[in-house]
Amino acid sequence: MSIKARKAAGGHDTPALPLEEARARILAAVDPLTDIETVNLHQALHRVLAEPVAAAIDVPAHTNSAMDGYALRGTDVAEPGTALKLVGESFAGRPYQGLVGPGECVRIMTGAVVPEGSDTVIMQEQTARDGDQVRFEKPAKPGANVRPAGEDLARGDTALHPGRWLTPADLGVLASVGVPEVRVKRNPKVAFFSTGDELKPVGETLAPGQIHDSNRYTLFGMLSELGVEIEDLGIVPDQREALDEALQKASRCDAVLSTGGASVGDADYVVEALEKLGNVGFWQVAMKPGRPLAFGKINQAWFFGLPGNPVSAMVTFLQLVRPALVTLAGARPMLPLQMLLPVTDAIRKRPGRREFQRGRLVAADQGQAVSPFGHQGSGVLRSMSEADCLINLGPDVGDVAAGETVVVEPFAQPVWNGA
Ligand SMILES: Nc1nc2c(c(=O)[nH]1)N[C@H]1C(S)=C(S)[C@@H](COP(=O)(O)OP(=O)(O)OC[C@H]3O[C@@H](n4cnc5c(N)ncnc54)[C@H](O)[C@@H]3O)O[C@H]1N2
Ligand code: MOO
Repeated sequence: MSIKARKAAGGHDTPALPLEEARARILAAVDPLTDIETVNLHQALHRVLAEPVAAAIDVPAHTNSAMDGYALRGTDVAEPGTALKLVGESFAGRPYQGLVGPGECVRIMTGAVVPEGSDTVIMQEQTARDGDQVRFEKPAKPGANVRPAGEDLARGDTALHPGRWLTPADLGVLASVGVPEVRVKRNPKVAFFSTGDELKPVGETLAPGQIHDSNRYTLFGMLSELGVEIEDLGIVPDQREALDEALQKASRCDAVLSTGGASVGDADYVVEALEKLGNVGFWQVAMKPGRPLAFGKINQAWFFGLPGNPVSAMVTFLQLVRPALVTLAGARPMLPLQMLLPVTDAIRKRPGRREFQRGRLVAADQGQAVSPFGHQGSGVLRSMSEADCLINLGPDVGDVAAGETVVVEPFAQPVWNGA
């Protein structure tokens, strides 16, 4: 049945897809980009590594001290109160050049090379110094406080495997093995625009009936956090020609996101335009917020027609668009990480479809609980801004009493799955 006919039937002629099926269909359709490029470490953040990186050196490069103290032969301090002769010092970056002989010790700082002859470091707090004599309060534990060369990465180890979505720690690992540039997958280019005659850009005065376009800012933020290249195409009026033109232009990118115009209203043209210019994968998902979501392809671009309601646009992005973009970028997406927590207040819900309520993690008697935000309307963006998690209430769930356990998905969670 055509989209027009489905809309005429109220958009309820075919059942909306369960969320898991919608996600599975999207992930099965989207192929990772194949082009590879070389970038420096600053540019590599949140890009997907294309080739393995081997450690060409040991990290750390030398056996070094974990403490400020004294380096010595562990067997020399078998008894408490033993004193040794101080023969020199080893600073980080300025090693002691000589050999530590029997009965001798060297003053050493954290990170400094453990001098030849010594095998143990005793921390400063357990010593007393008198001129060139250092007395040790306790017997040494041979090998204590010494970090062996290569304990982090040994020369020849694979430091990072391909398919990683590079994190700040990964940039540090690359720097630690002395790699200034890496081969990464081409970054997906994602275009987005808002539709709606009521929308005014921020900075302009509102006439009666108008509202500011907030969706382009939430999308900008969520896309930026993902590290993809973004193209903001602004506001497109509710006219078929303007929408067709915007979609054609946007479809040069790897993915296109629109918000608004995805429902069954008389000015909702997005799904019809998708059907005309490309292919509709599916339209309508059995979730609230987010039911009107449309997915498909226009030319080379994956298209996501997100609902206009500000909360709906964000929730559909997190549940369906983000995993798709991570896949497109070449990494394995992390499916929403879930935890089970009691709710502080009762939740009203009709069984039958999945509902995402906004919540806040709070301290409770035994650990944590989740507190649902008071007003759960799809237009109440403050519910997202004040929340730090979604409460995922499955289709079988009905009313929930205070104290009962619910599934919680924190906003802060890994976007890619390294397992
Ligand atoms: N008869 C029906 N009406 C509606 C249904 C339905 O099934 N039958 N679904 C409702 C649901 S659920 C949603 S969600 C909305 C989504 O509709 P659209 O995607 O067509 O979105 P619009 O109608 O264009 O806008 C909805 C709402 O959001 C505001 N909006 C739109 N864009 C922005 C923006 N960029 N920044 C801020 N706010 C925006 C817009 O003014 C509307 O208030 O449809 C329901 N209706
Ligand atoms: O799905 Mo609408 O997104 O419930 O508000």
